[in-house]
Amino acid sequence: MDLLTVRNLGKIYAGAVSYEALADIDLTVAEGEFVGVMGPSGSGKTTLLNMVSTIDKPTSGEVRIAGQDPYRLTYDQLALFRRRELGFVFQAYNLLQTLTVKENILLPLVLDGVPLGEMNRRADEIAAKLGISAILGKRTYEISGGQAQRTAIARALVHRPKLVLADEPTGNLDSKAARDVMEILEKRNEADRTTMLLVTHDPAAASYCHRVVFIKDGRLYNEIHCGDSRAAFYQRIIDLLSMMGGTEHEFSPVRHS
Ligand SMILES: Nc1ncnc2c1ncn2[C@@H]1O[C@H](COP(=O)(O)OP(=O)(O)OP(=O)(O)O)[C@@H](O)[C@H]1O
Repeated sequence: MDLLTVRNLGKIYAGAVSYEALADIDLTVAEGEFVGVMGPSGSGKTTLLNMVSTIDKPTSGEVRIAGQDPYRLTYDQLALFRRRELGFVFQAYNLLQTLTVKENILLPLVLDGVPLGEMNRRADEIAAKLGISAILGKRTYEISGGQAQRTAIARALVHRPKLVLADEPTGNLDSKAARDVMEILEKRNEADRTTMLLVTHDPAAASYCHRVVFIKDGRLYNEIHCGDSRAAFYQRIIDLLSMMGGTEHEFSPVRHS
């Protein structure tokens, strides 16, 4: 079953000079699929993610998630839809500094009125899966970047969303922490069949995906599927990126040794 369908999507940013950031984007993501989005800087990756996550409105076209068009929902329905069906992981973590790690993880459940016992059970369970049980009582300024990203992932997954949207989730991390984060996402995708859409510059991170779509100048350029070998997939990703003509720096701010 398809979990996400994007049809004919376009985005024009209005301004003194209007700018067409996306045009004619068609994309279908099956339930349980792990899809990467890559492309040169400024090609429209974050714009696409923002349209899917309902952070910003498309100028044209349609988005459907789990059979629903989020742009046809009322303000209140949309808030509920985002809270229940979507999980967000961003490079900047967006954790609340005044709260502990556990309180940050619990936020989506608090907002949804889940009973206290159930909240604690779910927070403990997801923290154990992500290896952050020992830091649940810490404030977020007392933890490392990798721990902060795990906390953000725990918060994105604790309410068991149908679709997780991640924008450069490894962007601020060293290669070991980046690998850990990708392994965590891969494991959650495999174990819970959570559908994931991941924007990344990093070929090593993208190689964890089942499929990578490439965007250039706001349009879909190509897509490749992971075969049996992740190492071979990684090489094909690099080859495609260099075919697209970006510099190494543009595509790969994170180096993996
Ligand atoms: N709010 C905005 N108003 C006007 N133009 C914008 C706005 N947001 C993005 N753009 C432009 O739209 C294009 C696509 O931006 P977007 O952030 O989606 O690219 P990206 O592929 O995610 O880039 P990067 O890899 O550098 O993060 C860029 O040329 C950008 O300058």
